Amino acid sequence: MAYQEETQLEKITGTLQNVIFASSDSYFKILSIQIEDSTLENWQEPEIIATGTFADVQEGSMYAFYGTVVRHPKYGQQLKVVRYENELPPDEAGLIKYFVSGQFSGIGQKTAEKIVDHLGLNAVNLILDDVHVLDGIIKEATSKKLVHSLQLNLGLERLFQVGNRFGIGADIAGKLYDQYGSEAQDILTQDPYRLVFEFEGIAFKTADLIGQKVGIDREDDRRLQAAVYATIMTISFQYGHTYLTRQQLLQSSIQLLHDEAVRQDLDQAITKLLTTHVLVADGDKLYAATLYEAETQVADDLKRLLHANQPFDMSSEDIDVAFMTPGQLVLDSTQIAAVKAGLKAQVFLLTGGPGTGKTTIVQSIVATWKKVLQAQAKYSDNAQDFLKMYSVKMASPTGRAAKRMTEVTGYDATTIHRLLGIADLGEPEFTSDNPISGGLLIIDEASMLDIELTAKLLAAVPNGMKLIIVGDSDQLPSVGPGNVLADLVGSEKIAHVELDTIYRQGRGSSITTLAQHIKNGQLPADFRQNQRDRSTFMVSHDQTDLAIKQVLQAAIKKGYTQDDLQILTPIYKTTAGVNALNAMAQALFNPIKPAQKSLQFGTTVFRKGDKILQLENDSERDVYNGDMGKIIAVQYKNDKSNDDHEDRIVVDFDGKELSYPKKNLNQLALAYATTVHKAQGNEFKLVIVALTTRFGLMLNRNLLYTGITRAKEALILVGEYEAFNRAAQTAVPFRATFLKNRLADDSVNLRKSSDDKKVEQSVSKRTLTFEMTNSDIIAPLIGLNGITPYDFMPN
Ligand SMILES: Nc1ncnc2c1ncn2[C@@H]1O[C@H](COP(=O)(O)OP(=O)(O)OP(=O)(O)O)[C@@H](O)[C@H]1O
Repeated sequence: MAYQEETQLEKITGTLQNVIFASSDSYFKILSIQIEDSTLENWQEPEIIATGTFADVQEGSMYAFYGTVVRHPKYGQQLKVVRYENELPPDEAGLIKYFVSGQFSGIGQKTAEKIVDHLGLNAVNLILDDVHVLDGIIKEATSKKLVHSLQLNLGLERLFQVGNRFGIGADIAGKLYDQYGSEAQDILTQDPYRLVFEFEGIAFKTADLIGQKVGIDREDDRRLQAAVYATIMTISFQYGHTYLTRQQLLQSSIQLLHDEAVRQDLDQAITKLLTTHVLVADGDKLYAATLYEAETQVADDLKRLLHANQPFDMSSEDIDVAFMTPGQLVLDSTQIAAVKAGLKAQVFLLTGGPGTGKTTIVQSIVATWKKVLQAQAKYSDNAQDFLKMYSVKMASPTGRAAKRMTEVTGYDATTIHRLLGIADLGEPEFTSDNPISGGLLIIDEASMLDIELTAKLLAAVPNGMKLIIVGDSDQLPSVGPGNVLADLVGSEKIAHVELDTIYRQGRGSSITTLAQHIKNGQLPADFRQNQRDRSTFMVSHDQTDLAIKQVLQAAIKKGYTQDDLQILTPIYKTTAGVNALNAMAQALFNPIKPAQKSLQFGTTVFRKGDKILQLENDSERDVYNGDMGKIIAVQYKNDKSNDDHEDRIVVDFDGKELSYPKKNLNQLALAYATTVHKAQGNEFKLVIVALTTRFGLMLNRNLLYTGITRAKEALILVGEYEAFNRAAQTAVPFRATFLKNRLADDSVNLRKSSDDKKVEQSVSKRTLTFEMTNSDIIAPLIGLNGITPYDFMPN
């Protein structure tokens, strides 16, 4: 299947004299070329300027450039390059010279001669096709380096050329090359639909355009299967469903192709995907295999943990004796029941709104657990080992939530990614075969758990390890597919206590009352009346940004910092969206100073002092989607202090300094304003929530509830009353998931764990004596005093 050759392109062969400009966030370059030979007719000059997308081209090397001559208004005529090739030397002497030119480290005259002797004039292509042609000719380490450099110089070049023809940008071509190496070009031109299944970054529409260009049939099975797969993945991730019915999948796939005529063929494509286990059918439910595995695995693992032998059979009496209460608090009967149930059950769910005492109960459970352990340890041969074996682990889906957990409880908490040792895109280090260790695992912010992360988490929990899942089921469900927390609660198979009495007093208490109303689907009658810790500014959509500006100006005057304050809004676009509000808040919190360094990415300009949001998980550097930091330096590539030699910014994430070269700035955004989704797991002293009816389908109860409960001390609501009211009355969209039913099904698929021996080793039950004091429990940190929204309202 050949793709169309471009016709009528000029060809210029010449030596690259000099790279005049190289973009740091793309492969765009401007080159000056000394012409050796060309198809140009009226060109008298010895040189020409060439612009386009180039890999790591070498000054002094020969290339053939194909393109069209265009007139630049300022610089005159230049070649706009469509593709280019590294012009390899035509004889052996030239080829040897090429190898020793300094582009390939470790290759001297002798090695170069050996290579050319053995492989001849076609050496470069042979090496690129199969690294092993160099086996026995040169040292393995040298050959590795050589292949790497050749691939960088030539392989990527070839892919750029091909990608160019299909509208594939250099970044995606680079990623394709990283994933498929020298095969990338063949895959792109012969089987582009394969990329829909395997490669992140090429959507079905792009693959389909390539498919059409290379002449793949409309009814081709590969095309139809890719369409079905793209449909189920897109819908699952957009709406949070874990499955679709066959009819829904078929209908949506037809819509994607805009082609009713292929209905029959699409139906067959579904059947084939089922046969090859890309899709899985469970009754009339069709799943992407990964989601099916995740959902069934979560159910199986929960049943396994529920049925596993308990290391301690703590009696009610033991618990009563050991019971620890944080500080001087008197727990209510539901709270006491929660502590007891949490200690008795193998898996326990603790839910409740803000200020109902979830953290208090976790503290009480952990302290009591530790007290029991300490007493038991005395009877063990090795008390240290014993305590370690039953240690407490705490984790949360986001870095900020983990940090807050540590601050509030005094115990070390981490992200779930870190707990499981998940490196980017990689498999977890801790799995069913290599489970995590410890006696008690507490997971906070469980509303954010999607089905895939939950599956990975539960797989790594060994039999006998106690699991406590804490969350607020009225918050937004996870970004990824699944409705885990709600399904666990709904299954009624797991011990569960819902805390419903609000204890938070003073600042933030009217916010928790408001949250309670919203949870019940109503705004309170006093919604528009300003409270000590809450105010409303009801304005039209078009006035929303100005109203927020006034609030910000007053807040800054009152001494609020950008860390204290967070603007939340549902979407990115419109004048009341994240992008516009960020630009406005940046100008207020961090106004531009004369001659200040800055780096621009897209429409965002980053400056020292800016509040920053991390948009991707980067486990290697321990920074996660949703983490917030501050830019502490903007450095240009020639700055002395910049050892990256690329323009970069340095961000401080709570004491951890990370560098971002310009090409990685897509991982960051300004964070003065964020979506409510991105703020999940975070809390701020003062939160401004903007809602207007323009946000249409985004308006729902869980979104509003999640937004306002991010506020610890004060809340300002800006926008249209109708939007707030509609949000309060609108239930969160339905998610099609089957976890609840799987849990309700009593058939058990138990996995034996090597950790069962832990149970055998557990000490026998005896009456305990305790030596821990209440000072082992760290009181929750209470927020700062002396601030109300009135303080910064315009007079
Ligand atoms: N039984 C109680 N009597 C008095 N105060 C209580 C009681 N239970 C909890 N509190 C207090 O109420 C406040 C909120 O409790 P806690 O932080 O445990 O709630 P939470 O559910 O974790 O809240 P959030 O989800 O907002 O963090 C704390 O100051 C806590 O000390």
